[in-house]
Amino acid sequence: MTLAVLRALHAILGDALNDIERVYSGADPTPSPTTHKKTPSLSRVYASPPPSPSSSSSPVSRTPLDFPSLDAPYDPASPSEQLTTHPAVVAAINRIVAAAGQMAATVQVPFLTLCDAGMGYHLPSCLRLLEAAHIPEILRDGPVHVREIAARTGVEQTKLAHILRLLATHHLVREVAPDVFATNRICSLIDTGKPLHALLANPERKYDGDASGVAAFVGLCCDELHKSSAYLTEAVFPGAARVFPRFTWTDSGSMPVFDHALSADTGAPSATTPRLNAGSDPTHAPFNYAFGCGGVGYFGWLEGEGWEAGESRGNGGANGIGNGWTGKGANTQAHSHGSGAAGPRVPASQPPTSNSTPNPNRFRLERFGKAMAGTGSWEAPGAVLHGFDWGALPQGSVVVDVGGGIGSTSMLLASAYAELDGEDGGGLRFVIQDRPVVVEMGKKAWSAKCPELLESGAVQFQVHDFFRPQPVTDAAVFLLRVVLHDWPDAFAQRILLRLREAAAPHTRLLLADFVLPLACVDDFGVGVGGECQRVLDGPHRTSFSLLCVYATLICVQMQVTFNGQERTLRETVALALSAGWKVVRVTKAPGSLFGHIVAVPTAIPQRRARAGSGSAFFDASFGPAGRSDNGEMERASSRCGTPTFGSRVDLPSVAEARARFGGSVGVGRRPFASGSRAPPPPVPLKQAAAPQFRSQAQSQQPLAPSPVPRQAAPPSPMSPRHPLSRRSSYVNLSQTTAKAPTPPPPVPQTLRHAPSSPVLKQEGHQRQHPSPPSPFPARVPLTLRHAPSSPVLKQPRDQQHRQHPSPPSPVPSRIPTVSRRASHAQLQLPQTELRKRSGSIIHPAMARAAGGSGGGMGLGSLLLHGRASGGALDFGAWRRGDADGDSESADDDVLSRRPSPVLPARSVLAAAARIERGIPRSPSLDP
Ligand SMILES: C[S@@+](CC[C@H](N)C(=O)[O-])C[C@H]1O[C@@H](n2cnc3c(N)ncnc32)[C@H](O)[C@@H]1O
Repeated sequence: MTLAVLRALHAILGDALNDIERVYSGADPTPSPTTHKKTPSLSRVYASPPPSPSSSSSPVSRTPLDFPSLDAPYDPASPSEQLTTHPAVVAAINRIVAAAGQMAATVQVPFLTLCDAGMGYHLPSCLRLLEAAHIPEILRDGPVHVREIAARTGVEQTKLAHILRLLATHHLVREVAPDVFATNRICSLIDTGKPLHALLANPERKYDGDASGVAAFVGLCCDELHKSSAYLTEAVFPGAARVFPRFTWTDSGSMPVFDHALSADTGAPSATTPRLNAGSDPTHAPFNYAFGCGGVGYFGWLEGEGWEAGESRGNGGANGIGNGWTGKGANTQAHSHGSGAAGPRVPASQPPTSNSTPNPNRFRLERFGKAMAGTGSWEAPGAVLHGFDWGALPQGSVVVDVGGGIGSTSMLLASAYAELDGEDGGGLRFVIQDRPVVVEMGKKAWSAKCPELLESGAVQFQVHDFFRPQPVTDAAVFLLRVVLHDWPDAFAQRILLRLREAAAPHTRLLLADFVLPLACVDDFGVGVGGECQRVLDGPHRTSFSLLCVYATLICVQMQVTFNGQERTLRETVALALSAGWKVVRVTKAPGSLFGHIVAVPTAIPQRRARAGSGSAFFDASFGPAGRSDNGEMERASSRCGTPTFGSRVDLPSVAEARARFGGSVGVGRRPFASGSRAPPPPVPLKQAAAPQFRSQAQSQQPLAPSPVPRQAAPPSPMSPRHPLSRRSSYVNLSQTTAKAPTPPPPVPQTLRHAPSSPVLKQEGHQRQHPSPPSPFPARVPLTLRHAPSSPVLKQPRDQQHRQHPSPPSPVPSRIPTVSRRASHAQLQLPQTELRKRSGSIIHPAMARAAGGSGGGMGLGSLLLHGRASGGALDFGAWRRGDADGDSESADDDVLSRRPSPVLPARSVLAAAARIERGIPRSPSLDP
């Protein structure tokens, strides 16, 4: 059996290589039998086909290209490198890495696999040195003896040779002769392209410029993120306290203190345990253990919070490089050395006291922003356009980009839908909300790139803390892009509650985030197979595609950095429901785990209503006594304008935004002053100081004409002027129910005040304006839809959509390889494939265990019936299986934070699973 599996894996490798060779030879890239069901057609998934030999009119005459060499530097412009993004090649690479990984794990001596995993920490350590010492730049022009590398870097020669050798054994550099090292395809990706002398003269400016994103990303991952990860167990496993000296926290909540007595005895929490449950507090994450800075969020820390002015002791504790951490170096060092000495208890950390105090973490701060620059590629180009039926929104509808950063996503949307010409007149309007620093940055960026959108009032920025009552009360859409993953459930729920409180009946919530797959196939048939390529199915294992591995890495990264997390769809469904939102639709681009999740208002769970506060659940999660502390909350929620994971840090120009949508959107936008239609009414913003949408009357001067030609291209399918634009670009798997939106149950008035909430106390939330009648059309699509090329959706029905050309691909990311790393491939043959490949007969019992008849399950099958779920919904305690988890009938315990051994209501899981699998939702999911 195992040998049969190995043979099958071997065959997969061969098939995948054949696929790659076909593409590179210029032959028609007909997918192999093992992939043809999983490889979406080129025209549907490939935004901008690379210069494929097969696109030639005479493919046979073309000289075959070779696959990029591991030994040569990375050249993004070479046709050979560009062809690696060909969908057939991507699919083949996925299969090769997954199959090779499982093969290695199968045959390798288990202890050695454990050595690989358990000592793998040396890899980021050595990689960090490589990057920090500018060795990719030193190796740029050819092989260099370690003696010379040592001379240029100051690292002791023998040590350096051994470090580089370790990297060479992992193909990250090459040792081409004894002690002579050279760059390669992987190492060269880290090269910033800057002259070495410039880096040596100004190392703090290393990440300036466009070509340094990968270097910044590597530096970030191998430095503070790597160190934080090492403290995962201390942070999440209470049992660790029984055997290891443990941290506890001072009353001030500012720092961990080594608490020896606790560890030897019961490990029970002492009076000094934090008021927030550690797992729910973004400022008591593994990162805080690693750097000895409890009570300071990662981003606050990056911005210098907690450093004592003028202090520069260079002791840094666990981080080993920090300098001047207020009183914490000793503590952290004590901890990291395991000495058992309790450190001094110091007051809560504060931001740097004066402007003259330089931020000791400034380099890291800037590095973080640069490293995030490439994360826009998490999303397929134009994905947000497909994530919601924007074209169905009436003119003048308001889209609120909550925690919108500098408004990059809004820019994409506004380029398509703001101020559109045509008989409808008017377009969508956008309010981009964020923290003050970010809003300032955003305004500057928009003023430089598209001032007319700001001046016309089509787009406005607003300072708003999303933990406070939402001022826009008639939004058509609340958009949250990569915001919730920054936060533990209690915080995320609070954000959603604020939006729910402000929601009108027609308001829709759009969450743009990773949809984390399970690592198994559960009894609802949902698992990695939903989105990840499963090479082989089996009773116990499924393959993890590289995307899955990447998503799980990011998820744990969110945990270790600030107790955040990515969420499975079911977790998101439950989280949303607990805040009065019901998920009705999910779309994902092919090959992507990044999803757009649409939810509609529903009743807020009763327990919260009885508590009279939108934050009852939130309050309850603050420690055993249910205490909440405003200052603590404030500290925890600090983001200070730092780009956080997944945020876009650059603003595309209108032209770029249009290009991302295939150059077919944004036509016809015109300034109000030049039009005859009525100005848009002001948005009912509660915040008095917030700028209102400008009306024509308010405009003192005619606005500059839009740089976008009014009579540009003919209406495209993407354009709202196009006849098809008002229909969804998604395939509707269910029968579209043309029904008027049912007004959700009203939010109890008590919810708009929060007597028990420290934050709400300061700002009672009452609607200043009655909600206008819902402008939302009766045909609001509330049905489950999937992008036509979604792998979940094998047979799209919307033929019209497929006729339109795909948008061009975005500028290639410099961080493409991140998503390609996978070391945990898990493959198992399906019974049919096993038979085919080995000729063996599978015992019927085994076939039953696989959940099928033993003969009917083909490769790529998404369903494995009858298996126990390994994916319990870990959100509160859904103890009663009401219709679909509807909050009205949900048990009171729904809001409990107690871990529950009871499985969540199957119907809730089933509903989420249905959505995930692209099966029409049940009527019970209707709002
Ligand atoms: C991961 S970024 C996402 C930004 C943007 N949505 C995007 O997709 O690029 C998270 C954003 O949340 C903002 N943020 C953090 N805390 C906030 C708060 N309490 N209120 C409003 N915005 C906040 C940050 O400033 C940051 O811009």
